[in-house]
Amino acid sequence: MPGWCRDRRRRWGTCTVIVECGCQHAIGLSGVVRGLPEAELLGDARILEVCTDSRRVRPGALFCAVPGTRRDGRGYAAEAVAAGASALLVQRFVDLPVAQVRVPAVRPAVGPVAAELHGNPAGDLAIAAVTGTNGKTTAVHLIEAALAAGGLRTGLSSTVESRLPGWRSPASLTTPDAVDLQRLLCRMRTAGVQAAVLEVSSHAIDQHRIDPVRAEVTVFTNLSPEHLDYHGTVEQYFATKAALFTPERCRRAVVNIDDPWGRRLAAQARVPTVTVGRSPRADVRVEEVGSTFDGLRVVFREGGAPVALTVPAAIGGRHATGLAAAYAAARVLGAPKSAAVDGLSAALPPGRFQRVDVGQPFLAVVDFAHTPTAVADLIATARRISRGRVHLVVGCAGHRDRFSRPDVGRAALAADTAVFTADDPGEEDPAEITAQVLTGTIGFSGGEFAVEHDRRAAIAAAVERAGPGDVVLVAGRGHERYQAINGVRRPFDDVEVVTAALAAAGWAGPPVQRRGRTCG
Ligand SMILES: CC(=O)N[C@H]1[C@@H](OP(=O)(O)OP(=O)(O)OC[C@H]2O[C@@H](n3ccc(=O)[nH]c3=O)[C@H](O)[C@@H]2O)O[C@H](CO)[C@@H](O)[C@@H]1O[C@H](C)C(=O)N[C@@H](C)C(=O)N[C@H](CCC(=O)O)C(=O)O
Ligand SMILES: Nc1ncnc2c1ncn2[C@@H]1O[C@H](COP(=O)(O)OP(=O)(O)OP(=O)(O)O)[C@@H](O)[C@H]1O
Repeated sequence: MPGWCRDRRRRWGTCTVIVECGCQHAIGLSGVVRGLPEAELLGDARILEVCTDSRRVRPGALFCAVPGTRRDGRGYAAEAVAAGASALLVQRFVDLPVAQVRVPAVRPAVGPVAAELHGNPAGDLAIAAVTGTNGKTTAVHLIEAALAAGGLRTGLSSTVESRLPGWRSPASLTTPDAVDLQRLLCRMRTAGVQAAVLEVSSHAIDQHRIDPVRAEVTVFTNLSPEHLDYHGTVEQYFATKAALFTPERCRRAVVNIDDPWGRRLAAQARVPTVTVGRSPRADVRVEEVGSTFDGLRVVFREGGAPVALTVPAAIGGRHATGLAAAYAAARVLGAPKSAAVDGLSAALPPGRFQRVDVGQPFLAVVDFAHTPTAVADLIATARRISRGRVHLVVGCAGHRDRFSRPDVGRAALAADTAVFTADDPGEEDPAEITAQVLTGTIGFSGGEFAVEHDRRAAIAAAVERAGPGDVVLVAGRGHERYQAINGVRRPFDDVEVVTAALAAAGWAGPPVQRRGRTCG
Protein backbone atom coordinates (compact mmCIF):
# COMPACT_ATOMS: atom_id res chain seq x y z
CA MET A 1 0.00 0.00 0.00
CA PRO A 2 1.51 3.36 -0.90
CA GLY A 3 2.21 5.69 2.02
CA TRP A 4 0.25 8.90 2.14
CA CYS A 5 0.11 11.95 4.26
CA ARG A 6 -3.23 13.33 3.09
CA ASP A 7 -1.37 14.83 0.18
CA ARG A 8 -2.06 12.11 -2.35
CA ARG A 9 0.28 13.63 -4.91
CA ARG A 10 3.19 12.11 -3.00
CA ARG A 11 4.11 8.46 -3.03
CA TRP A 12 6.50 7.42 -0.33
CA GLY A 13 6.91 3.73 -0.84
CA THR A 14 5.66 1.01 1.46
CA CYS A 15 3.63 2.13 4.41
CA THR A 16 4.75 0.52 7.63
CA VAL A 17 3.59 2.69 10.47
CA ILE A 18 0.95 5.14 11.57
CA VAL A 19 2.36 7.88 13.76
CA GLU A 20 0.69 10.36 16.13
CA CYS A 21 0.13 13.00 13.50
CA GLY A 22 -2.20 10.61 11.69
CA CYS A 23 -0.07 10.24 8.60
CA GLN A 24 1.48 6.99 7.47
CA HIS A 25 4.98 7.04 6.20
CA ALA A 26 8.37 5.47 5.87
CA ILE A 27 11.04 7.02 3.73
CA GLY A 28 14.60 6.19 2.75
CA LEU A 29 17.39 8.15 4.40
CA SER A 30 18.48 9.58 1.06
CA GLY A 31 14.92 10.90 0.61
CA VAL A 32 14.80 12.46 4.06
CA VAL A 33 17.93 14.50 3.41
CA ARG A 34 17.20 15.51 -0.17
CA GLY A 35 16.68 19.13 0.89
CA LEU A 36 20.16 19.32 2.42
CA PRO A 37 22.66 19.97 -0.39
CA GLU A 38 25.72 19.49 1.80
CA ALA A 39 24.60 16.18 3.30
CA GLU A 40 27.03 13.28 2.97
CA LEU A 41 25.54 9.81 3.27
CA LEU A 42 27.05 6.69 4.75
CA GLY A 43 24.71 3.78 4.04
CA ASP A 44 20.93 3.93 3.79
CA ALA A 45 18.02 3.00 6.02
CA ARG A 46 14.25 3.26 6.20
CA ILE A 47 13.24 6.14 8.47
CA LEU A 48 10.00 6.10 10.41
CA GLU A 49 10.48 9.21 12.51
CA VAL A 50 12.95 11.93 13.42
CA CYS A 51 14.10 12.32 17.01
CA THR A 52 16.54 14.64 18.82
CA ASP A 53 16.35 13.01 22.24
CA SER A 54 17.86 9.56 22.81
CA ARG A 55 15.34 9.01 25.62
CA ARG A 56 12.48 9.23 23.14
CA VAL A 57 14.01 7.15 20.36
CA ARG A 58 11.88 4.35 18.95
CA PRO A 59 12.87 1.69 16.42
CA GLY A 60 13.31 3.14 12.96
CA ALA A 61 14.13 6.68 14.14
CA LEU A 62 16.66 9.00 12.60
CA PHE A 63 18.48 10.32 15.70
CA CYS A 64 19.78 13.86 15.20
CA ALA A 65 22.77 14.44 17.46
CA VAL A 66 22.30 18.13 18.27
CA PRO A 67 25.13 20.00 19.95
CA GLY A 68 22.87 21.82 22.43
CA THR A 69 23.16 24.68 24.85
CA ARG A 70 24.04 22.32 27.71
CA ARG A 71 24.88 18.91 26.26
CA ASP A 72 26.23 17.42 23.07
CA GLY A 73 23.69 15.07 21.51
CA ARG A 74 26.57 13.16 19.89
CA GLY A 75 27.30 11.70 23.31
CA TYR A 76 23.87 10.02 23.21
CA ALA A 77 24.23 8.44 19.75
CA ALA A 78 25.13 4.99 21.13
CA GLU A 79 22.14 5.11 23.46
CA ALA A 80 19.92 6.06 20.52
CA VAL A 81 21.22 3.17 18.43
CA ALA A 82 20.68 0.79 21.35
CA ALA A 83 17.07 2.02 21.50
CA GLY A 84 16.57 1.13 17.83
CA ALA A 85 17.59 4.24 15.86
CA SER A 86 18.15 3.14 12.28
CA ALA A 87 20.27 6.14 11.30
CA LEU A 88 22.13 9.12 12.72
CA LEU A 89 22.36 12.76 11.62
CA VAL A 90 25.74 14.02 12.79
CA GLN A 91 28.38 16.68 12.27
CA ARG A 92 31.15 14.03 12.39
CA PHE A 93 30.67 10.37 11.55
CA VAL A 94 30.70 8.13 14.61
CA ASP A 95 31.86 4.57 14.98
CA LEU A 96 28.45 2.92 15.26
CA PRO A 97 26.89 0.21 13.05
CA VAL A 98 24.06 2.28 11.50
CA ALA A 99 23.56 4.46 8.46
CA GLN A 100 24.68 8.06 8.96
CA VAL A 101 24.32 11.47 7.35
CA ARG A 102 26.96 14.10 7.91
CA VAL A 103 25.96 17.77 7.70
CA PRO A 104 27.90 20.94 8.54
CA ALA A 105 25.42 21.77 11.34
CA VAL A 106 22.85 19.40 12.82
CA ARG A 107 20.48 21.87 14.48
CA PRO A 108 19.40 23.71 11.28
CA ALA A 109 18.97 20.35 9.52
CA VAL A 110 16.45 18.90 11.99
CA GLY A 111 13.41 20.87 10.78
CA PRO A 112 14.08 20.21 7.09
CA VAL A 113 14.45 16.44 7.59
CA ALA A 114 11.33 16.27 9.78
CA ALA A 115 9.46 18.32 7.18
CA GLU A 116 10.61 15.99 4.41
CA LEU A 117 9.50 12.94 6.39
CA HIS A 118 6.03 14.44 6.79
CA GLY A 119 5.83 15.58 3.16
CA ASN A 120 6.38 19.28 3.92
CA PRO A 121 3.02 19.97 5.58
CA ALA A 122 3.68 23.72 5.84
CA GLY A 123 3.45 23.88 2.06
CA ASP A 124 -0.23 22.93 2.28
CA LEU A 125 -1.14 25.43 5.01
CA ALA A 126 -1.44 29.20 5.00
CA ILE A 127 0.79 30.05 7.95
CA ALA A 128 0.87 33.20 10.06
CA ALA A 129 3.85 33.43 12.42
CA VAL A 130 3.90 35.95 15.25
CA THR A 131 6.93 37.23 17.12
CA GLY A 132 7.80 40.12 19.46
CA THR A 133 8.45 40.59 23.17
CA ASN A 134 4.90 41.16 24.42
CA GLY A 135 1.58 40.28 22.90
CA LYS A 136 2.53 37.25 20.78
CA THR A 137 0.08 34.85 22.40
CA THR A 138 -2.67 37.44 22.32
CA ALA A 139 -2.08 38.15 18.63
CA VAL A 140 -1.97 34.44 17.74
CA HIS A 141 -5.37 33.81 19.35
CA LEU A 142 -6.83 36.93 17.75
CA ILE A 143 -5.60 36.07 14.26
CA GLU A 144 -6.94 32.55 14.58
CA ALA A 145 -10.33 33.87 15.68
CA ALA A 146 -10.45 36.28 12.75
CA LEU A 147 -9.55 33.55 10.25
CA ALA A 148 -12.05 31.13 11.75
CA ALA A 149 -14.76 33.78 11.58
CA GLY A 150 -13.90 34.07 7.89
CA GLY A 151 -14.80 30.39 7.45
CA LEU A 152 -11.32 28.87 7.39
CA ARG A 153 -10.51 25.68 9.21
CA THR A 154 -7.75 26.79 11.58
CA GLY A 155 -5.08 25.53 13.92
CA LEU A 156 -2.79 27.32 16.34
CA SER A 157 0.29 26.87 18.43
CA SER A 158 0.91 29.27 21.32
CA THR A 159 2.35 29.45 24.82
CA VAL A 160 -1.08 28.37 26.04
CA GLU A 161 -1.70 25.37 23.82
CA SER A 162 -1.56 23.75 20.42
CA ARG A 163 -4.94 23.04 18.93
CA LEU A 164 -6.87 22.15 15.82
CA PRO A 165 -10.43 21.01 15.29
CA GLY A 166 -11.04 18.00 17.54
CA TRP A 167 -7.65 18.06 19.26
CA ARG A 168 -5.79 20.27 21.73
CA SER A 169 -2.74 19.88 23.92
CA PRO A 170 -1.28 22.25 26.56
CA ALA A 171 2.04 23.77 25.49
CA SER A 172 5.30 23.27 27.35
CA LEU A 173 7.26 25.66 25.14
CA THR A 174 6.18 28.84 23.35
CA THR A 175 7.25 27.24 20.07
CA PRO A 176 7.48 23.44 19.84
CA ASP A 177 10.86 21.98 18.87
CA ALA A 178 11.47 21.41 15.18
CA VAL A 179 10.32 17.77 15.20
CA ASP A 180 7.17 18.41 17.22
CA LEU A 181 6.33 21.44 15.08
CA GLN A 182 6.47 19.43 11.85
CA ARG A 183 4.41 16.68 13.49
CA LEU A 184 1.85 19.29 14.58
CA LEU A 185 1.68 20.82 11.10
CA CYS A 186 1.23 17.35 9.65
CA ARG A 187 -1.56 16.64 12.15
CA MET A 188 -3.18 19.90 11.06
CA ARG A 189 -2.96 19.02 7.40
CA THR A 190 -4.39 15.56 8.06
CA ALA A 191 -7.32 17.24 9.85
CA GLY A 192 -7.98 19.48 6.87
CA VAL A 193 -6.71 22.66 8.50
CA GLN A 194 -6.27 25.45 5.98
CA ALA A 195 -4.56 28.13 8.07
CA ALA A 196 -2.20 27.76 11.02
CA VAL A 197 -1.16 30.54 13.37
CA LEU A 198 2.14 30.00 15.19
CA GLU A 199 3.75 31.83 18.08
CA VAL A 200 7.47 32.09 17.49
CA SER A 201 9.91 32.84 20.31
CA SER A 202 13.38 34.23 19.78
CA HIS A 203 14.78 30.97 21.18
CA ALA A 204 12.87 29.11 18.48
CA ILE A 205 14.24 31.30 15.70
CA ASP A 206 17.79 30.99 17.02
CA GLN A 207 17.43 27.23 17.43
CA HIS A 208 15.95 26.79 13.92
CA ARG A 209 12.77 25.22 15.33
CA ILE A 210 10.74 27.03 12.69
CA ASP A 211 12.94 25.99 9.72
CA PRO A 212 12.06 25.32 6.91
CA VAL A 213 8.59 26.86 7.34
CA ARG A 214 7.96 29.82 5.09
CA ALA A 215 5.01 31.74 6.47
CA GLU A 216 2.47 33.50 4.33
CA VAL A 217 2.70 36.37 6.79
CA THR A 218 4.89 37.14 9.82
CA VAL A 219 3.81 39.60 12.49
CA PHE A 220 5.98 41.76 14.75
CA THR A 221 4.27 43.06 17.91
CA ASN A 222 7.01 45.02 19.70
CA LEU A 223 10.43 44.63 21.27
CA SER A 224 11.97 45.47 24.63
CA PRO A 225 14.92 43.87 26.43
CA GLU A 226 14.21 40.23 27.32
CA HIS A 227 16.11 36.96 27.29
CA LEU A 228 19.42 38.80 27.41
CA ASP A 229 20.85 35.90 29.40
CA TYR A 230 20.39 33.91 26.16
CA HIS A 231 20.96 36.49 23.40
CA GLY A 232 23.60 38.64 25.13
CA THR A 233 22.53 42.04 23.77
CA VAL A 234 19.31 43.72 22.67
CA GLU A 235 20.85 44.14 19.20
CA GLN A 236 21.35 40.39 18.95
CA TYR A 237 17.85 39.77 20.30
CA PHE A 238 16.46 42.10 17.61
CA ALA A 239 18.61 40.52 14.89
CA THR A 240 17.25 37.11 15.87
CA LYS A 241 13.65 38.31 15.64
CA ALA A 242 14.40 40.12 12.37
CA ALA A 243 15.55 36.85 10.81
CA LEU A 244 11.88 35.84 10.64
CA PHE A 245 11.16 38.81 8.36
CA THR A 246 13.24 37.66 5.40
CA PRO A 247 12.11 36.20 2.08
CA GLU A 248 13.36 32.77 3.23
CA ARG A 249 10.95 32.76 6.19
CA CYS A 250 7.92 34.72 4.93
CA ARG A 251 6.16 36.14 1.92
CA ARG A 252 4.72 39.20 3.63
CA ALA A 253 4.98 40.97 6.97
CA VAL A 254 2.87 42.99 9.37
CA VAL A 255 4.88 45.31 11.61
CA ASN A 256 3.89 47.59 14.50
CA ILE A 257 5.64 50.88 13.71
CA ASP A 258 4.65 52.56 16.99
CA ASP A 259 7.54 50.54 18.35
CA PRO A 260 11.01 51.96 17.50
CA TRP A 261 12.36 48.47 16.75
CA GLY A 262 9.31 47.93 14.55
CA ARG A 263 10.17 51.07 12.57
CA ARG A 264 13.66 49.74 12.07
CA LEU A 265 12.34 46.36 11.03
CA ALA A 266 9.87 47.87 8.54
CA ALA A 267 12.68 49.99 7.06
CA GLN A 268 14.95 47.00 6.52
CA ALA A 269 12.30 44.42 5.54
CA ARG A 270 12.92 42.69 2.22
CA VAL A 271 9.32 41.48 1.95
CA PRO A 272 6.15 43.49 1.27
CA THR A 273 5.16 44.93 4.64
CA VAL A 274 1.88 46.21 6.04
CA THR A 275 2.59 48.67 8.84
CA VAL A 276 0.20 49.13 11.76
CA GLY A 277 0.03 51.59 14.65
CA ARG A 278 -1.14 55.02 15.67
CA SER A 279 1.44 56.63 13.44
CA PRO A 280 -0.12 58.59 10.54
CA ARG A 281 2.22 56.62 8.26
CA ALA A 282 0.73 53.25 9.24
CA ASP A 283 -1.13 51.30 6.56
CA VAL A 284 -3.62 50.13 9.17
CA ARG A 285 -3.88 53.15 11.45
CA VAL A 286 -5.35 53.07 14.94
CA GLU A 287 -7.44 56.22 15.00
CA GLU A 288 -9.52 56.01 18.13
CA VAL A 289 -9.26 53.99 21.27
CA GLY A 290 -11.85 54.07 24.01
CA SER A 291 -11.07 51.94 27.02
CA THR A 292 -13.50 51.46 29.88
CA PHE A 293 -14.29 48.87 32.56
CA ASP A 294 -16.52 47.24 29.94
CA GLY A 295 -14.03 46.74 27.15
CA LEU A 296 -12.19 48.38 24.32
CA ARG A 297 -13.58 50.26 21.35
CA VAL A 298 -11.13 50.77 18.51
CA VAL A 299 -11.40 52.43 15.14
CA PHE A 300 -8.79 51.60 12.49
CA ARG A 301 -8.40 53.17 9.12
CA GLU A 302 -7.36 50.76 6.38
CA GLY A 303 -6.95 52.63 3.12
CA GLY A 304 -9.80 55.15 3.06
CA ALA A 305 -12.33 53.22 5.09
CA PRO A 306 -12.77 53.23 8.86
CA VAL A 307 -13.12 49.88 10.60
CA ALA A 308 -14.73 49.95 14.03
CA LEU A 309 -14.78 47.17 16.57
CA THR A 310 -15.62 46.68 20.22
CA VAL A 311 -13.87 44.00 22.20
CA PRO A 312 -15.67 43.36 25.47
CA ALA A 313 -12.95 41.06 26.76
CA ALA A 314 -10.11 43.52 26.18
CA ILE A 315 -9.27 46.40 28.38
CA GLY A 316 -6.43 48.77 27.75
CA GLY A 317 -5.15 50.77 24.84
CA ARG A 318 -2.09 48.53 24.45
CA HIS A 319 -4.38 45.96 22.90
CA ALA A 320 -5.32 48.40 20.15
CA THR A 321 -2.10 47.91 18.15
CA GLY A 322 -2.27 44.18 18.80
CA LEU A 323 -5.78 44.16 17.40
CA ALA A 324 -4.66 46.21 14.40
CA ALA A 325 -1.80 43.77 13.76
CA ALA A 326 -4.10 40.77 14.05
CA TYR A 327 -6.61 42.43 11.76
CA ALA A 328 -3.92 43.20 9.18
CA ALA A 329 -2.54 39.64 9.30
CA ALA A 330 -6.01 38.14 8.87
CA ARG A 331 -6.63 40.47 5.92
CA VAL A 332 -3.29 39.48 4.34
CA LEU A 333 -4.46 35.86 4.60
CA GLY A 334 -7.67 36.78 2.83
CA ALA A 335 -10.19 37.16 5.67
CA PRO A 336 -13.06 39.43 4.66
CA LYS A 337 -13.22 42.70 6.60
CA SER A 338 -16.49 41.89 8.37
CA ALA A 339 -15.31 38.42 9.41
CA ALA A 340 -12.03 39.79 10.74
CA VAL A 341 -13.95 42.33 12.81
CA ASP A 342 -16.34 39.66 14.15
CA GLY A 343 -13.50 37.29 15.04
CA LEU A 344 -11.42 39.94 16.78
CA SER A 345 -14.37 41.05 18.87
CA ALA A 346 -14.59 37.65 20.52
CA ALA A 347 -11.27 36.19 21.44
CA LEU A 348 -8.52 36.98 23.87
CA PRO A 349 -6.52 34.06 25.24
CA PRO A 350 -6.95 33.13 28.91
CA GLY A 351 -4.82 35.00 31.43
CA ARG A 352 -4.51 38.18 29.36
CA PHE A 353 -6.31 40.93 31.24
CA GLN A 354 -8.72 38.27 32.42
CA ARG A 355 -11.31 39.69 34.76
CA VAL A 356 -12.34 37.77 37.86
CA ASP A 357 -15.77 38.95 38.84
CA VAL A 358 -17.76 37.63 41.77
CA GLY A 359 -19.71 40.84 42.11
CA GLN A 360 -17.11 42.88 44.01
CA PRO A 361 -17.15 46.67 43.48
CA PHE A 362 -13.62 46.76 42.06
CA LEU A 363 -11.87 45.17 39.12
CA ALA A 364 -9.70 42.09 39.74
CA VAL A 365 -7.50 41.07 36.85
CA VAL A 366 -5.17 38.14 36.15
CA ASP A 367 -2.56 38.92 33.53
CA PHE A 368 0.50 37.17 32.10
CA ALA A 369 2.62 40.37 32.26
CA HIS A 370 6.09 39.37 33.40
CA THR A 371 8.46 41.62 31.48
CA PRO A 372 9.19 45.13 32.82
CA THR A 373 7.40 46.76 29.88
CA ALA A 374 4.36 44.51 30.19
CA VAL A 375 4.12 45.19 33.94
CA ALA A 376 4.45 48.94 33.31
CA ASP A 377 1.80 48.79 30.57
CA LEU A 378 -0.52 46.78 32.76
CA ILE A 379 -0.34 49.31 35.58
CA ALA A 380 -0.76 52.22 33.16
CA THR A 381 -3.85 50.56 31.69
CA ALA A 382 -5.32 49.95 35.14
CA ARG A 383 -4.51 53.52 36.12
CA ARG A 384 -6.47 54.85 33.14
CA ILE A 385 -9.61 52.92 33.97
CA SER A 386 -9.43 52.95 37.76
CA ARG A 387 -11.53 55.34 39.77
CA GLY A 388 -9.46 54.54 42.84
CA ARG A 389 -6.16 52.85 43.59
CA VAL A 390 -4.16 50.21 41.72
CA HIS A 391 -2.93 47.20 43.73
CA LEU A 392 -0.35 44.90 42.18
CA VAL A 393 0.82 41.39 43.03
CA VAL A 394 4.00 40.51 41.17
CA GLY A 395 7.15 38.38 41.22
CA CYS A 396 9.69 36.95 38.81
CA ALA A 397 10.06 33.38 37.61
CA GLY A 398 13.15 31.35 38.36
CA HIS A 399 15.81 30.33 35.83
CA ARG A 400 15.07 33.08 33.34
CA ASP A 401 15.71 36.72 32.66
CA ARG A 402 17.69 37.42 35.82
CA PHE A 403 18.77 40.76 34.34
CA SER A 404 15.16 42.00 34.12
CA ARG A 405 14.28 41.36 37.75
CA PRO A 406 15.27 44.81 39.10
CA ASP A 407 13.38 46.44 36.21
CA VAL A 408 10.22 44.55 37.14
CA GLY A 409 10.65 45.89 40.70
CA ARG A 410 11.06 49.43 39.42
CA ALA A 411 8.03 49.10 37.10
CA ALA A 412 5.93 47.90 40.07
CA LEU A 413 6.49 51.20 41.88
CA ALA A 414 3.95 52.81 39.55
CA ALA A 415 1.18 50.93 41.38
CA ASP A 416 -0.30 52.43 44.55
CA THR A 417 0.48 49.23 46.40
CA ALA A 418 2.58 46.27 45.38
CA VAL A 419 3.06 42.91 47.04
CA PHE A 420 6.23 41.22 45.82
CA THR A 421 5.77 37.47 45.85
CA ALA A 422 6.86 34.19 44.33
CA ASP A 423 6.02 33.64 40.65
CA ASP A 424 7.33 30.26 39.52
CA PRO A 425 10.72 30.01 41.26
CA GLY A 426 11.45 26.42 40.18
CA GLU A 427 14.67 25.41 41.89
CA GLU A 428 15.66 28.97 42.78
CA ASP A 429 15.18 30.46 46.24
CA PRO A 430 12.07 32.72 46.08
CA ALA A 431 13.58 35.04 48.71
CA GLU A 432 16.67 35.55 46.59
CA ILE A 433 14.59 36.30 43.48
CA THR A 434 12.55 38.87 45.44
CA ALA A 435 15.76 40.43 46.78
CA GLN A 436 16.91 40.90 43.16
CA VAL A 437 13.53 42.39 42.22
CA LEU A 438 13.78 44.80 45.16
CA THR A 439 17.19 46.11 44.09
CA GLY A 440 15.34 47.89 41.28
CA THR A 441 13.36 49.92 43.78
CA ILE A 442 16.40 51.30 45.58
CA GLY A 443 16.63 55.07 45.22
CA PHE A 444 13.21 55.38 43.59
CA SER A 445 10.02 56.54 45.18
CA GLY A 446 6.63 55.03 44.44
CA GLY A 447 3.69 53.31 46.03
CA GLU A 448 3.66 51.30 49.24
CA PHE A 449 5.08 47.85 48.92
CA ALA A 450 5.38 44.68 50.93
CA VAL A 451 6.97 41.26 50.56
CA GLU A 452 4.97 38.05 50.98
CA HIS A 453 6.55 34.95 49.50
CA ASP A 454 3.37 32.88 49.72
CA ARG A 455 1.53 33.84 46.52
CA ARG A 456 -1.88 32.88 47.92
CA ALA A 457 -1.35 35.15 50.94
CA ALA A 458 -0.01 37.91 48.68
CA ILE A 459 -3.15 37.78 46.54
CA ALA A 460 -5.35 37.79 49.65
CA ALA A 461 -3.48 40.83 50.96
CA ALA A 462 -4.05 42.77 47.73
CA VAL A 463 -7.75 41.84 47.68
CA GLU A 464 -8.10 42.87 51.33
CA ARG A 465 -6.73 46.32 50.52
CA ALA A 466 -9.03 46.96 47.55
CA GLY A 467 -12.00 49.29 47.82
CA PRO A 468 -14.73 50.44 45.42
CA GLY A 469 -13.35 51.65 42.07
CA ASP A 470 -9.89 50.15 42.66
CA VAL A 471 -8.11 47.68 40.40
CA VAL A 472 -6.27 44.58 41.68
CA LEU A 473 -3.70 43.23 39.24
CA VAL A 474 -2.29 39.76 39.71
CA ALA A 475 0.59 39.63 37.26
CA GLY A 476 2.95 37.03 35.92
CA ARG A 477 1.24 33.63 35.77
CA GLY A 478 -1.75 34.32 33.51
CA HIS A 479 -3.08 31.04 32.12
CA GLU A 480 -0.52 28.86 33.92
CA ARG A 481 -2.05 26.46 36.41
CA TYR A 482 0.95 25.48 38.49
CA GLN A 483 3.74 26.86 40.59
CA ALA A 484 7.05 25.10 41.16
CA ILE A 485 8.75 25.77 44.49
CA ASN A 486 11.94 23.98 45.56
CA GLY A 487 11.60 21.99 42.36
CA VAL A 488 8.15 20.64 43.32
CA ARG A 489 5.31 21.53 40.96
CA ARG A 490 1.91 22.08 42.57
CA PRO A 491 -1.40 23.16 41.06
CA PHE A 492 -1.83 26.91 41.38
CA ASP A 493 -4.28 28.88 39.29
CA ASP A 494 -4.32 32.65 39.81
CA VAL A 495 -7.95 32.88 38.64
CA GLU A 496 -9.06 30.30 41.22
CA VAL A 497 -6.97 31.83 43.97
CA VAL A 498 -8.28 35.34 43.26
CA THR A 499 -11.84 33.97 43.21
CA ALA A 500 -11.26 32.31 46.59
CA ALA A 501 -9.67 35.45 48.02
CA LEU A 502 -12.64 37.54 46.89
CA ALA A 503 -15.03 35.05 48.48
CA ALA A 504 -13.01 34.99 51.70
CA ALA A 505 -13.09 38.78 51.76
CA GLY A 506 -16.88 38.62 51.77
CA TRP A 507 -17.72 39.49 48.17
CA ALA A 508 -20.39 37.21 46.72
CA GLY A 509 -21.82 36.77 43.25
CA PRO A 510 -22.06 34.49 40.24
CA PRO A 511 -19.18 32.06 39.62
CA VAL A 512 -16.31 33.16 37.39
CA GLN A 513 -16.29 32.04 33.76
CA ARG A 514 -12.98 30.82 32.38
CA ARG A 515 -12.29 32.54 29.12
CA GLY A 516 -10.03 29.68 28.00
CA ARG A 517 -12.94 27.24 27.84
CA THR A 518 -14.81 29.30 25.37
CA CYS A 519 -12.15 30.55 22.98
CA GLY A 520 -11.72 28.39 19.97
C1 LIG B 1 17.93 26.59 26.70
C2 LIG B 1 17.07 26.13 25.59
O1 LIG B 1 16.45 26.93 24.92
N1 LIG B 1 17.05 24.78 25.37
C3 LIG B 1 16.27 24.26 24.24
C4 LIG B 1 17.21 23.50 23.35
O2 LIG B 1 17.73 22.45 24.10
P1 LIG B 1 19.20 22.02 23.81
O3 LIG B 1 19.24 21.45 22.45
O4 LIG B 1 20.13 23.13 24.05
O5 LIG B 1 19.36 20.82 24.86
P2 LIG B 1 20.61 20.23 25.62
O6 LIG B 1 20.09 19.92 26.97
O7 LIG B 1 21.85 21.03 25.49
O8 LIG B 1 20.83 18.81 24.89
C5 LIG B 1 21.40 18.72 23.58
C6 LIG B 1 20.78 17.56 22.85
O9 LIG B 1 21.03 16.33 23.57
C7 LIG B 1 19.84 15.60 23.63
N2 LIG B 1 19.89 14.67 24.77
C8 LIG B 1 20.04 15.14 26.03
C9 LIG B 1 20.03 14.24 27.09
C10 LIG B 1 19.87 12.85 26.85
O10 LIG B 1 19.85 12.00 27.74
N3 LIG B 1 19.73 12.46 25.56
C11 LIG B 1 19.73 13.33 24.52
O11 LIG B 1 19.58 12.91 23.36
C12 LIG B 1 18.76 16.65 23.76
O12 LIG B 1 17.47 16.15 23.43
C13 LIG B 1 19.26 17.70 22.76
O13 LIG B 1 18.82 17.41 21.47
O14 LIG B 1 16.52 23.00 22.23
C14 LIG B 1 15.45 22.11 22.57
C15 LIG B 1 14.79 21.65 21.27
O15 LIG B 1 14.38 22.72 20.49
C16 LIG B 1 14.44 22.83 23.45
O16 LIG B 1 13.43 21.93 23.86
C17 LIG B 1 15.14 23.38 24.69
O17 LIG B 1 14.20 24.17 25.40
C18 LIG B 1 14.26 24.07 26.82
C19 LIG B 1 13.39 22.89 27.29
C20 LIG B 1 13.70 25.38 27.39
O18 LIG B 1 13.25 25.45 28.52
N4 LIG B 1 13.77 26.43 26.63
C21 LIG B 1 13.23 27.75 26.98
C22 LIG B 1 14.32 28.68 27.50
C23 LIG B 1 12.62 28.32 25.72
O19 LIG B 1 12.93 27.87 24.61
N5 LIG B 1 11.76 29.29 25.85
C24 LIG B 1 11.13 29.89 24.70
C25 LIG B 1 10.29 31.12 24.97
C26 LIG B 1 10.46 31.79 26.26
C27 LIG B 1 9.54 33.02 26.38
O20 LIG B 1 9.35 33.77 25.40
O21 LIG B 1 9.03 33.22 27.46
C28 LIG B 1 10.15 28.90 24.09
O22 LIG B 1 10.02 28.85 22.86
O23 LIG B 1 9.46 28.22 24.88
N1 LIG C 1 -0.02 44.13 21.49
C1 LIG C 1 0.44 44.14 22.74
N2 LIG C 1 1.37 45.03 23.09
C2 LIG C 1 1.87 45.06 24.35
N3 LIG C 1 1.47 44.24 25.31
C3 LIG C 1 0.54 43.34 25.02
C4 LIG C 1 -0.03 43.25 23.74
N4 LIG C 1 -0.93 42.25 23.75
C5 LIG C 1 -0.92 41.75 24.99
N5 LIG C 1 -0.05 42.41 25.76
C6 LIG C 1 0.27 42.16 27.16
O1 LIG C 1 1.59 41.61 27.25
C7 LIG C 1 1.63 40.60 28.27
C8 LIG C 1 2.00 39.27 27.66
O2 LIG C 1 0.98 38.94 26.71
P1 LIG C 1 1.15 37.70 25.77
O3 LIG C 1 1.19 36.47 26.59
O4 LIG C 1 0.17 37.81 24.67
O5 LIG C 1 2.61 37.99 25.22
P2 LIG C 1 3.72 36.96 24.79
O6 LIG C 1 4.59 37.72 23.86
O7 LIG C 1 3.06 35.77 24.24
O8 LIG C 1 4.46 36.56 26.10
P3 LIG C 1 5.51 35.29 26.22
O9 LIG C 1 6.67 35.58 25.36
O10 LIG C 1 5.92 35.26 27.63
O11 LIG C 1 4.75 34.07 25.80
C9 LIG C 1 0.28 40.61 28.91
O12 LIG C 1 0.36 41.57 29.94
C10 LIG C 1 -0.63 41.12 27.80
O13 LIG C 1 -1.84 41.69 28.31
